[in-house]
Amino acid sequence: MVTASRRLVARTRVLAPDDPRHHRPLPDLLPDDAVVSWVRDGEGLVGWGTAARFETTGPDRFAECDAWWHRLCGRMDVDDPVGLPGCGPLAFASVAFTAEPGRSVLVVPEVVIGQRNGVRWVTTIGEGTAEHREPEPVRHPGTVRYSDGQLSATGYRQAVAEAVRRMRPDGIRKVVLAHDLLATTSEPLDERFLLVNLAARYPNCWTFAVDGLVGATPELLLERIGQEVRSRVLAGTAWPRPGHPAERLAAELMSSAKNRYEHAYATESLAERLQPFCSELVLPDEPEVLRLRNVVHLATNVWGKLNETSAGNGKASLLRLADAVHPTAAVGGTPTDQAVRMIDELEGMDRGRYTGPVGWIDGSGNGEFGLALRCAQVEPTAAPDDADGRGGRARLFAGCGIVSDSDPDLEVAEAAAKFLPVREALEGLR
Ligand SMILES: C=C(O[C@@H]1C=C(C(=O)O)C=C[C@H]1O)C(=O)O
Repeated sequence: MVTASRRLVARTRVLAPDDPRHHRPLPDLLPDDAVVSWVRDGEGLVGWGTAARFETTGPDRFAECDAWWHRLCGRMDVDDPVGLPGCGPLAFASVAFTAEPGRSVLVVPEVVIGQRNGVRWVTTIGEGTAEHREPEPVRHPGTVRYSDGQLSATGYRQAVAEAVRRMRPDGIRKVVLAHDLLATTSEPLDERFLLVNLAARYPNCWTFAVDGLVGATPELLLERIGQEVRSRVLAGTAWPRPGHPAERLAAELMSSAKNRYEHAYATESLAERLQPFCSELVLPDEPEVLRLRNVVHLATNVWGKLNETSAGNGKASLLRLADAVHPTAAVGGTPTDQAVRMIDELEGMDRGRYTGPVGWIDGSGNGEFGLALRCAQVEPTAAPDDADGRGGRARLFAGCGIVSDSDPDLEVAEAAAKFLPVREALEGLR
């Protein structure tokens, strides 16, 4: 699906310190109109309105998104005296986990407000008439009820047990299995309610929203700024539970052989696939521990410099790089193809854009893609069983890396800990 055949103008301006939009938190600036977000530690990008959008499915989804974005940028007039990454032409992207099923979406907002290194700017794409919309107050979704999704917790336990049975040292060594949870709300579900609550409780995660997929991910698949690329690979998780108090989790995780090799698969898969594009690629010898409110993870921060062949804009665009590395063993498994087939067979559900790359790209080749984790697909007014027909619906996702010594009961509990960020945001915790 392609829209916007007319020529577009992208205009960026710095917001002056006396502009009322200068100091307010980015998510607070959003009106309720096709919201998009990518915010971490108060900086990033939010946007609204739709200047153009593109949707596709299938094995060539990354390449098709890339080609559409290049064509659109070629038709844009750009007025950008600011010149920071994320200024000028901008698209938010959310790519499906697998070729089929699942839509991949690029959204070019009408208005973007961004902040980087303390500089705040506004970009309008197209007419710019939506720039000064006063945000309507964020609506409370009322009461929340939960029910099984396409794969219940019991079904998930069975899927994990079956995956463990099928693990072989010379075959599948890791597979990431997930399940879903449905939430229905008594009032319409305002995506901004989730964004504001998630950003408050998970400030060091990337709080994202693209076409109704809303979450706060701690995992960065790939960032490209100029010739440099970065990634934050996560795999290996612990969470507070009886006998495992929060203060001991980090040490436990670092000394857990199971979590260390589960992590190594993920790091190796990213590094192997990124290496051909890089003249330098630096990985620390040991992972570190990333502490979040609900869980702790083993984390490896990767840095690389693109080689001459890949560096030019368009040669190895961020979408092309993401195509090359996705799915890493953080969300797929090892070996990749067998693991993806096992996911399809044992989960038996449609992941949609959960565990796919999500983030933004600009017109100069810069961008950031996280992995869409700790998230939900939101339908603001879809609750089928709400008597007044007013309520909303969210489909939450959570999953875990399964290896030969995984315990199905513990994986169910780990997934429950990973549902918490969106559950608590839905329930209004900040
Ligand atoms: C699949 C998810 O998370 C992934 C799986 C992890 C694990 O199994 O330890 C850790 C972080 C993510 O890479 C999820 O949050 O749904």
